[in-house]
Amino acid sequence: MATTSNYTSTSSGELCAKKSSCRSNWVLNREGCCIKTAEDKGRGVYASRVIPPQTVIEVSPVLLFTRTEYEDYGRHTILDHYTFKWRDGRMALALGLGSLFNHSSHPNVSYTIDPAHDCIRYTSTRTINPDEELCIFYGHKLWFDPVGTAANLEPQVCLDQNDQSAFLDILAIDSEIDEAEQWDTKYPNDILEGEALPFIWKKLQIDEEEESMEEIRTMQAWAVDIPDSKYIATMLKWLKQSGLESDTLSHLKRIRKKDSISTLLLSVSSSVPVLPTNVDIGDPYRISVPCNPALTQTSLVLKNTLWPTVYAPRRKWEPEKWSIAKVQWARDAISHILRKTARIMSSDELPVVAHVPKPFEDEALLSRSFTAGDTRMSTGHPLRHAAMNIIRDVADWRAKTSPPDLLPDPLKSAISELPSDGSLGISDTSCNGTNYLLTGLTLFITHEPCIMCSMALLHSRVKEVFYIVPMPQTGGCGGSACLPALKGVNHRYSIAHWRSREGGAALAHLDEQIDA
Ligand SMILES: C[S@@+](CC[C@H](N)C(=O)[O-])C[C@H]1O[C@@H](n2cnc3c(N)ncnc32)[C@H](O)[C@@H]1O
Repeated sequence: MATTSNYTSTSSGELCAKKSSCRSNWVLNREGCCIKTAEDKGRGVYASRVIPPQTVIEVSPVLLFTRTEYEDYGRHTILDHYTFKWRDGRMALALGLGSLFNHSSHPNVSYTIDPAHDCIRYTSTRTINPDEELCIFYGHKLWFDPVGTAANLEPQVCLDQNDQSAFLDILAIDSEIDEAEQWDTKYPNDILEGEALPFIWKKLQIDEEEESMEEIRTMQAWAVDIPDSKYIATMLKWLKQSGLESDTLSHLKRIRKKDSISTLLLSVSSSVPVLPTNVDIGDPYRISVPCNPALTQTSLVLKNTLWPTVYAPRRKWEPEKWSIAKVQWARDAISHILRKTARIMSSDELPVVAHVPKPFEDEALLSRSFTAGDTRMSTGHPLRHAAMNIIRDVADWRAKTSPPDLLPDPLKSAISELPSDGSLGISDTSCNGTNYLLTGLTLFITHEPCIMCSMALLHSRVKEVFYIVPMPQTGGCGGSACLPALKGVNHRYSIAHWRSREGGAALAHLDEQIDA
């Protein structure tokens, strides 16, 4: 077998032997593609002549396997390297050149599924030069070590909104998301972590490490000494029945033993707890106890000097594990805001789009999704940022439509005051407390929200915020400030930066000085 630089000919490309490029009479399709082999990634599809952007390079029919057929006969064979999930859950094997496109994180080919004709259409996303390899994007969870993402495959990004090539990049992003979906959904419950995730969690620099005595936040609680340990069990039983127990003290141990005296932590009530009369114990007194569990060993030691505290290194606001299916849910949302942004590019509005999808885990929290754009220009109102608009839209709808038992606790009582006709004729007073809450929901937004929006999101109790374009000068999620990491705030949300290819940033280009 002859070798030309890294490439040798293959069985199908046998005719290419001793040649470094494909000659027109050996090409395998009408766009002049041929197959070559690279030592480190096997066969691949290569151009033999210039291919202009947006050219349909190949239409491959697919062979479809039912799920059971695939599980029984396909999954543990070589087929697993070539198949992907079809829209209806069957597994698909592309025929023709379709199965031979290698992977690149900077693909020059996108593909779309055509379920009506059981085929896949492959399209160039930019100009492809002779001898260049044609690559698609397999997704973020690869089963091999990728090689050969050539520098010359970098997408050509244009920040000029009028230039169509910027739009082409966006199409590439869109299909990146669709393609990744196809490959990544084979095993939807697999957990993705670190580099495999298409986004990066922002680490909140939180003051609550509380690693010096001065930093430890304390509150006043009632306690009582129990000199004789035989009364401990009786008192614990009494406490359970007394109604004094509350979540506020759940991070603290109930009993402290110091020298020979046991002390029972009673409550944080403002009035003195009334103790049973049949036990021989002292009077309740107030002491300072830590407000929060210990997040580190250092803070545990310090907090234990005040009161025995629970060690809970995982913070409440730290992100959960993300399965492939959940990542796909997020990709859909990102894809959605990019599409919307492309649509508003021709209008006068700023290209900022926010989206709150139905929650991945618990659709009962919100049974439909919402999308809002920035309307500062059209309304002439300086506060109509996309994030502010969406908070208003979601919360209004939620307050109006959700049965109280599906609402998060803070909403339940307020909602009961709403008019029963379901109209939006909610009075200002009844709105207060109901129509700003996004409790448990995720916001996807093209740009890092500004300081005002980041604070509004904090008030809204949003669960997490994903943005594509960082705003270093005006952003409130780590750009110029990080609102959820501020000292003393009563809610924190997780923040993630979506690792989009450059096209997303180009599409949503905004002057750095502008508040998004
Ligand atoms: C759909 S096939 C592509 C055609 C394949 N190269 C062949 O020779 O049949 C997928 C397989 O190609 C290889 N592959 C694809 N892209 C690659 C890359 N960027 N680096 C290394 N191997 C790659 C991997 O072995 C993967 O399992």
